[in-house]
Amino acid sequence: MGVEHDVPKAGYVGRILQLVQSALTKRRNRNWFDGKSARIDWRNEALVVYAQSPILLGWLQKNYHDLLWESARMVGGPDAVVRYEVDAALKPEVPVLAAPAAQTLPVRGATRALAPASTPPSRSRQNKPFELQRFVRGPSNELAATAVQTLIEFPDSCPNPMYIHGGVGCGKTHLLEGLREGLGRRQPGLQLLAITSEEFTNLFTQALDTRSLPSFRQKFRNVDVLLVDDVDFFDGKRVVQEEFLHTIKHMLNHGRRVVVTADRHPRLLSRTSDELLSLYQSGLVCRLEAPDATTRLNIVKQLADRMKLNATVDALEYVAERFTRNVRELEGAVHYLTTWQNVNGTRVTVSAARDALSVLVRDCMKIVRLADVENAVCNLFGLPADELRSARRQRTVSEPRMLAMFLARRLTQAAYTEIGAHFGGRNHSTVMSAERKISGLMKSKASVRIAAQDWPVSELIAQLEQQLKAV
Ligand SMILES: Nc1ncnc2c1ncn2[C@@H]1O[C@H](COP(=O)(O)OP(=O)(O)OP(=O)(O)O)[C@@H](O)[C@H]1O
Repeated sequence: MGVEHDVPKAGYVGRILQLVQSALTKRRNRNWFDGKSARIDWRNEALVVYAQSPILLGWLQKNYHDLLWESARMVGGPDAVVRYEVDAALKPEVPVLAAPAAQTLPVRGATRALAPASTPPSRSRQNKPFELQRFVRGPSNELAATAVQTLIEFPDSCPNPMYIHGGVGCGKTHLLEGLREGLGRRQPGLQLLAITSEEFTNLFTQALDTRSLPSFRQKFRNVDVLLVDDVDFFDGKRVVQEEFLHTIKHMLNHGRRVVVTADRHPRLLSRTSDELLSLYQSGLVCRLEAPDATTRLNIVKQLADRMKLNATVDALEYVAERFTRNVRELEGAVHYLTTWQNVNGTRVTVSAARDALSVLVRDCMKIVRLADVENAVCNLFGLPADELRSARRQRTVSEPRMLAMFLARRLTQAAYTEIGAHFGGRNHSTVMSAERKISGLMKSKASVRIAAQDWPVSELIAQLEQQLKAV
């Protein structure tokens, strides 16, 4: 991308917006950056992106950073950077949906009535990407989706805290943002704070640096509902964990709500304090699985409808069959086909879909290496790699080593001898015996111990596989 030398500074925002939106027209939802959910500005040689919550900002950063950065550099020159800031004023106007009857949400030790039924949903709501209406339900996400909906409608019947976990792109942020939007709509006066764990950590560090812990604590502990995305980020960060633990305890003691998301079950956060783990587990823990075949097809149909993709049913079925790991992949495929349709001006048939998507299908085949398996296992068990490769035979080392060998057989192309050599110069029969042993443990529904807790071997394998196969 070349630099545009002729744009006066005052016109930077408009030009960047044009570039971003023209790309989004083809690839993603063009309603982003429309000044309602998110907006952009140009300040001090930087493109500043604003959104209504840190979670949304994190999502924008994850999904659009490259596009924003490229556009900023093209208009503002090669040194342009992108910054992300929260602007609470961006909170969209959300009308109140019909409530069955006045419900109550515990607030500050008392209860506060929910808003009664009034106006129907307006058109302004129809393009909110994370609203719960757009969340396609199926066996893979039913429990979590129902829990979130119930928390909006019948908060008294919901366990507190709520912990939603699942792999990459399975809908955690969607549910959390949908919850925030739904609660805000039902109770406009409710103090809601939605934040990522990284943002919490940054603010905490800043507060330590500037000796302003009391105001930091007041900010978090005075809200009615705290929504925190990606709490796995706290794993291994002892000091901020301690602070978060006290934040949650304080909130629960005062009858306030806490909902968090993470990429794994609390028991797999091996470097998180027992006290915080047991707090997470004291409420409702629910898992989002990768979507099953029927849910994938329903998501593809919904996406096609929304993006005005004119495709045959078997073309849509092809997409749902080929992209199986998470919803983000499905979105990518439908965006791709929509672009193909716009370029070619014809309906997408199954053979066109097969041809057009062949590159994407290839790119989605993630290659797992022995080092990836080693990292994932060491991370989970809190072991250094040289210990895993060592001659030690204690269970705390031998079980993770066997798991690593088993996963290496399942997910990599490596032969028994290569795997044995990688994990401490062992011979091929050791790897074969590890494979047999782990299969046996899975069949007998046995558990292994991680951070003083028992974990069923088959769930552990499923979790690690999901993590290793994620792009
Ligand atoms: N069940 C679903 N129905 C419709 N859209 C979905 C569903 N699940 C996920 N999505 C969409 O898939 C995309 C990825 O979802 P999301 O960002 O919520 O994933 P995530 O679990 O938070 O991933 P990560 O761990 O990478 O942050 C989003 O655009 C979201 O709207």
